[in-house]
Amino acid sequence: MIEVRDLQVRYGGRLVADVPALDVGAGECVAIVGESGSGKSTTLLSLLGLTENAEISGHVRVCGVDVLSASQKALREIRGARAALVMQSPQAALSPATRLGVLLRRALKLHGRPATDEVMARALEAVVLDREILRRYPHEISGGQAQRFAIALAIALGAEVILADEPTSALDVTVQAEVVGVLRRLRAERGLALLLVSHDLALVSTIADRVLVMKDGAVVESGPAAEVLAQPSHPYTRELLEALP
Ligand SMILES: Nc1ncnc2c1ncn2[C@@H]1O[C@H](COP(=O)(O)OP(=O)(O)OP(=O)(O)O)[C@@H](O)[C@H]1O
Repeated sequence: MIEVRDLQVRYGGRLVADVPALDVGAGECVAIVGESGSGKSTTLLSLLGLTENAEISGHVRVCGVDVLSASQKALREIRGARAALVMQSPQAALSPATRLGVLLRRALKLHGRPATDEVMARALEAVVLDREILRRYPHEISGGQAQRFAIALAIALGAEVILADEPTSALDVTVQAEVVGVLRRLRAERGLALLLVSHDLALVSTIADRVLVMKDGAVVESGPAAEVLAQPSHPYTRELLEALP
């Protein structure tokens, strides 16, 4: 679903992300961890061609599309529909004066998907949200509900890949667990590929199969999550683990 080789992203000549290899298959979850400014978000955004003003080189394939050479039209076709981005505070991206039901229907139409009650009901069911939420405005829902709604939107649009940037860091611990539970179930039941950016190693240990540790734009360590987190080989990973509460 995601295949990255020798990806380098520069802003104004400065190398901010250097990722030799990153693969996420159907039903897998890979997490990119590292402190603030290490290049995690830049890596994620570059996979959908969303890094403005950046100089990018390497090979990136997402859902079979060669992202770095694709036309804007081809990118628009995978973005949102086949590969969905879930951000830290999705409420900010939702139009404040539009009820969620209208928003969901519009998104489905925009992507040429059937905007039926059944499609919407199934997507909400998958993220354990009551249908009643469709009557609400974005400011009338909680952070956890907004996050689950963003995931429901991705599912209704038929997403095969979810790219999530700190999807639970704005949420309290119990709500975090709910959102993580939803993501885990979607992986298992629908074979969704999940690329997660997080500074939260406790979260990563509960969901990721593999981990990439980034520092100052470079991947300093990568491997199966259980191994990297149990026996980190790089001092920086050990530091991150020691910083856990
Ligand atoms: N549009 C941009 N123009 C110039 N520099 C940028 C731009 N976006 C990011 N950077 C720089 O790239 C580097 C990596 O930033 P990035 O946001 O990818 O890090 P991060 O690990 O995701 O951090 P955080 O966890 O704080 O989001 C930083 O030094 C940042 O200042």
